Amino acid sequence: MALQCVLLPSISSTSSSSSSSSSLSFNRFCVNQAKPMATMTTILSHLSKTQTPLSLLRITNTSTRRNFSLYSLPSVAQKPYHRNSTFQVRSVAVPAEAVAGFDEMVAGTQRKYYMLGGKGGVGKTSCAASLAVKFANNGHPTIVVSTDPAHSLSDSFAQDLTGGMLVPVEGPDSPLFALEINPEKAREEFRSASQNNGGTGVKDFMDSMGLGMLVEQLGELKLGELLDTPPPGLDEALAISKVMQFVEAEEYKMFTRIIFDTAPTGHTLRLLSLPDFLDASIGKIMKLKKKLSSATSAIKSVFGQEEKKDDASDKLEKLRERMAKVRDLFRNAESTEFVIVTIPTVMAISESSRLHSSLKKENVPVQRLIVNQILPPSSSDCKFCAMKRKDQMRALDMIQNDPELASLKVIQAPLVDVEIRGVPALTFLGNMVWK
Ligand SMILES: Nc1ncnc2c1ncn2[C@@H]1O[C@H](COP(=O)(O)OP(=O)(O)OP(=O)(O)O)[C@@H](O)[C@H]1O
Repeated sequence: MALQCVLLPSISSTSSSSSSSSSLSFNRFCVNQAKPMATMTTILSHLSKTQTPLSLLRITNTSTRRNFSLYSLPSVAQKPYHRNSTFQVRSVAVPAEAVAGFDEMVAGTQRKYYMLGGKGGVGKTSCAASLAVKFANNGHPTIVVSTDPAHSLSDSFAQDLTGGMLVPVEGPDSPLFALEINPEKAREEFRSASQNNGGTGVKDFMDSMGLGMLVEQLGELKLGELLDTPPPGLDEALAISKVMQFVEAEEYKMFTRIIFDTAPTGHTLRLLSLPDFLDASIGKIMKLKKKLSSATSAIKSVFGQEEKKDDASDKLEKLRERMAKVRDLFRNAESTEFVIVTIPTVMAISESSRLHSSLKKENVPVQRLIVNQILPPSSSDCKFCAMKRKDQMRALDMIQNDPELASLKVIQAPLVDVEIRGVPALTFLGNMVWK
């Protein structure tokens, strides 16, 4: 009978009222290769007795070679392994070095904003919602907002969040509120208010004075047009600025973590270039309007007409200010971080690389890259999964060699075998991802 012996770690903890310490020792284990299942059971029972986290081990089992090997040296600060916890068993999928630096994210009571973004469908919402739950479970009153027009935050929390109001989420230790904001509705509200005030008021007036030609010649008074066909990115920027407005109000001061589940990559990039676009176009319009209104007020005073307040201009000016605020928020490294979410495929990683390059150009602070839906090593039992995992590992290697991504903290998030829906599932995911 073939026997192969390995050393397995065990952690023993001692604690007193003032301190606690853990020590690491190794036990010699002989594996009966003819009875791998019995051996696994023995090892599991050893680990549960010695409180050693399963994530310390990679246990591979291929048809040609059965091999139980040490995965990495443990961190002695790990929490004890609980025998009946299925979460612990699944955490085998997460390599021990996949550390997000959550300690740093959770530290401090000053308000921080996290924006999670990436390609459609990679798991932005699940990661954003799990981060929100984790912050709330670690003492931060938290708000999580989706500005993605294709919302899935309601599905993620298994709660209706579509009412345009903050909804309390049941379960976490500290207050957690969630909201899906409808970007198109935000634009509609803005547009109808502007239209009621006559986006082309100056032109109408000039027409009535027989001076419409002048306006047409100037040809750049595209105020109404700007509101009718908004530039790409405006919807989401309006939604974010709306959220900013209310979270800055006194009654929301208590919330120390604000998380945005943003729209897919393209929208985010357009949103970032929007404030400059608006600065340029609104700036031009405002200049023209000023010139025109001084000309028209002279005419008005001659004809004794009362001057109408041009609310459309005010609206545009306010819009410009709000967009500048969103731009500043995105660029403030003290308070904000953009977390890129991706999956281990060549296409998604290439897109993440481009996204990071664009974010860098816009001076948006990025430190972390989540690679979501990584197949666990145990999936090598199935041929299809083994091929898929190999592919995923190749894609992960790409990150190390990508000039845009190599500098980021890479967080590996496993593909889990349950649907991530509701607070318990999000807590489970959050405990694996945000470490
Ligand atoms: N690590 C994971 N393991 C298993 N399922 C996952 C994981 N991450 C996400 N999912 C599932 O994948 C689906 C898409 O996830 P999610 O809605 O979070 O993605 P998204 O990037 O926000 O999508 P969209 O761009 O459409 O808003 C959901 O059904 C979610 O439960």
